[in-house]
Amino acid sequence: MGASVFIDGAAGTTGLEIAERLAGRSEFDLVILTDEKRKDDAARAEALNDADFVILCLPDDAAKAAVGMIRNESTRVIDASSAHRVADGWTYGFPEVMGRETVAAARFVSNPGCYPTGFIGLLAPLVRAGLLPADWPYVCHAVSGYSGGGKALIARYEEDRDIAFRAYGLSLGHKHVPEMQAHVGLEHAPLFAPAVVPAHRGMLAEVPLHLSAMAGAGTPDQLRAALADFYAGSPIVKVEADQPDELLLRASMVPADTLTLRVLGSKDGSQARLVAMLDNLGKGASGAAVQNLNLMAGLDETSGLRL
Ligand SMILES: NC(=O)C1=CN([C@@H]2O[C@H](COP(=O)(O)OP(=O)(O)OC[C@H]3O[C@@H](n4cnc5c(N)ncnc54)[C@H](OP(=O)(O)O)[C@@H]3O)[C@@H](O)[C@H]2O)C=CC1
Ligand SMILES: CC(=O)N[C@@H](CCC(=O)OP(=O)(O)O)C(=O)O
Repeated sequence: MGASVFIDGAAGTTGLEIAERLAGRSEFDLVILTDEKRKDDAARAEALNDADFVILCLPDDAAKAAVGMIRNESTRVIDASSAHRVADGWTYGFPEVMGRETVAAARFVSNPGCYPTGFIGLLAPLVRAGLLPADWPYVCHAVSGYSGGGKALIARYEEDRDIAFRAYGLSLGHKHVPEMQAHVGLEHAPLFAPAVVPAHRGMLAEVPLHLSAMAGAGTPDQLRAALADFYAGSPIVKVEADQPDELLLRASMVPADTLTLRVLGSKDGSQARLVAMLDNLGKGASGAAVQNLNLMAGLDETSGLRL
């Protein structure tokens, strides 16, 4: 018998994709409540306390309540919501950046947000290496497929096919900003400008840089080499050396659990655009949850992933 894994919120967008990735795997016994029981707190509390692993795919408030229902010292938790990403006692579930051993040993793991996966994946190694300053006021532009907003945004986009581009987060208080700042170790909160395009899945997050105005910053080639070195050997995070003049998100994108990073530099090296591409439901959510589960269960981190 494998370790039991209860997905709380298995009928939602992230939960469904996690269940797909775990289906047929003999290392785990998947526990999913029926439609009648999935919001029944007594049934949920029993499942939460019986499981070896729980994956929370719920809105923030429900995720916090679910953690409060765990009355034992043994159930290990992966929370896909943004409720615990900068909370004490929680490990940030970005194994490549926080350390695979750290995630593997943790009891409470908070999955990164989809946009922060791109932003932190690009910036954390470079700030740590001293090639980018921690005290710079960084900006991040990003676009996401509409599945990033869960069932409600999917329904909105499927009903209104006329939305060509949706800029949002315009009041500058997006919930991802605290984790972006904390896990890169930045002095200032980054200015985050997200948008949604009419594609089901896919994400591009970009950090434009005036390198020549940043004291001590590396050249584009140094930044790219440092990222390639940091992620060398990762089966999930790829650093590309090409310099394309355009990058496309395809509406027909198939699910993928990879994260692809690029440093695109101007000819004179004075400017760069750091660009991350991923599947918001892959390395941005469900793929990351399964990667973390694999590590916590002592398995190969890529088992069941779409690479
Ligand atoms: N979509 C994405 O790309 C990403 C999502 N996340 C995070 O993952 C979490 C889930 O998001 P997502 O799957 O997109 O959202 P969805 O809205 O698609 O799914 C959420 C699910 O939780 C269920 N639910 C809500 N409240 C309760 C409750 N009290 N008890 C039991 N079930 C409940 C909902 O039920 P019902 O079906 O009845 O509405 C729904 O099935 C969120 O915190 C989100 O922020 C993180 C990274 C990326
Ligand atoms: C397109 C869209 O709406 N995206 C979501 C973020 C998706 C994600 O990363 O989920 P968390 O809620 O777990 O952080 C948003 O901007 O709120």
